[in-house]
Amino acid sequence: MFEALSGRLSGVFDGLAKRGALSEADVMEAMREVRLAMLDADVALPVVKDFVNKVKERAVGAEVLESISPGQAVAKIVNDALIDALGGAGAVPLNLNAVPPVPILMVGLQGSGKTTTSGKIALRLKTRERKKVLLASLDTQRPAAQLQLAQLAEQAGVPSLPIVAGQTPVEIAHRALDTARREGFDVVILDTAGRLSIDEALMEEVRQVRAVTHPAETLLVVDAMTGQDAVNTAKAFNEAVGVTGVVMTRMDGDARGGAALSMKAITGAPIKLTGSGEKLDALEEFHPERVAGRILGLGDIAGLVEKAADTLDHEEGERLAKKMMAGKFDLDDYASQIRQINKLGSISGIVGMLPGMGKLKEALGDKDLDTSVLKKHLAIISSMTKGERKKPAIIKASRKKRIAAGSGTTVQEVNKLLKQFDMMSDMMKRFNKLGVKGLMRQGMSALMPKGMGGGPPGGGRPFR
Ligand SMILES: Nc1nc2c(ncn2[C@@H]2O[C@H](COP(=O)(O)OP(=O)(O)OP(=O)(O)O)[C@@H](O)[C@H]2O)c(=O)[nH]1
Repeated sequence: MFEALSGRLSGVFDGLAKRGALSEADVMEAMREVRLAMLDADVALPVVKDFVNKVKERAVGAEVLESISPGQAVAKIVNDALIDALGGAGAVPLNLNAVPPVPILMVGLQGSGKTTTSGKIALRLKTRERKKVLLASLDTQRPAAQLQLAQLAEQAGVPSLPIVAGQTPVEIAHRALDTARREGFDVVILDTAGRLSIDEALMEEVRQVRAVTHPAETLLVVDAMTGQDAVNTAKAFNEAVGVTGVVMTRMDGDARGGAALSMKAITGAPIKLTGSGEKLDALEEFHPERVAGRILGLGDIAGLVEKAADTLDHEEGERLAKKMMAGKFDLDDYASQIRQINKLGSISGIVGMLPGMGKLKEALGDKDLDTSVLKKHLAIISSMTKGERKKPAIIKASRKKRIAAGSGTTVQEVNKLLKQFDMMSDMMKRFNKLGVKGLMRQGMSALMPKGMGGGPPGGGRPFR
């Protein structure tokens, strides 16, 4: 999701970061591009207008334009505005604050994923919150829907209300609550009937069920792939019956993301959960700040820092950082760094969390930098002599063959490692010359040898 928007916004901020100084006209031009990118991503026009105006207002002041790295400062303003548009910082949890059994009413159009989502929520509450959940289908329009929910309940390992033919939705709702009270359930999920489009009969049915069940949550399920239709549906539902939260399904199939970005502003209802697949565990909490980070190619720095704090050896990290700063980093240090990285788990996972890391990988000519490559690097380094590890330049062709044989790799792989290490050393030398301030001004691209392309958006530094 958001791939296209993310690609275009990263491009805009790359451009800003490379400039160093920024004028008001530069910001205006960038905002024109942001506006087009958002419209192409199918974000509702009033939302785009409001978004761009807010960013412009905050970004053209002297405080931003004359700051040490205006590109980053503007990117931060955009990041904050994206978080706002997506609903504000932090996930909005399901409200289960009521006397049990707590009713959750599921509403939405036919085929939006309502029944599947009911099963997903039941499984989540059961496994994560140890709640005793009862699933009940109120869909009397389509008898097969009641069977479908019963099957999903079985998959989730959660009981479902026995099907009794001929009852109205209100009667089923009463029976569900009575059963839940009698049998000590914590939560009852009531899955209502869908319709092909919004009609008064559907809304009336939902109102009646609501009146007799007083749900703690009325969750509207919408299909992200329907774009602005999902937003219009949500607006209509909210006005007619009142919605406490939105579950957006099929996020896995929607590359544009316009519905998610328009939902809060247009309907006032927060997105609480998202579905990203047909399986019952494909349900996630919606964290606006994480989604904004992904849209801007900033990765999930907060998540990475949390993980690193738990796993890394800080003294070793500091020792390596000092050697790097002093330009004395050698292959032994590189090996130690690989061991630290390995502790963090999968490399692709880490790379996904790092801002602009994709570009650095490209610049290093290693698109498939992964754990197996790093393991090979470790094997190659340990086949070298101490002298070679301190000063790789002394390694001759005949030694490369022996090192390759000793590490079970090829001469090409040894050469590639040496070339990458050279490049890293070169980047460190540039960094030492530039200093932190210089780097902030010029961005990551200043570290790369000529012709190696630009750095990540916002100069590659997390700005939160
Ligand atoms: N890819 C993907 N498919 C989903 C997701 N959520 C639901 N589906 C699929 O969408 C189809 C329709 O889902 P249902 O749960 O039956 O939809 P519904 O809203 O209950 O439909 P009615 O009962 O007819 O009102 C099913 O094939 C689901 O497996 C999702 O997040 N991603």
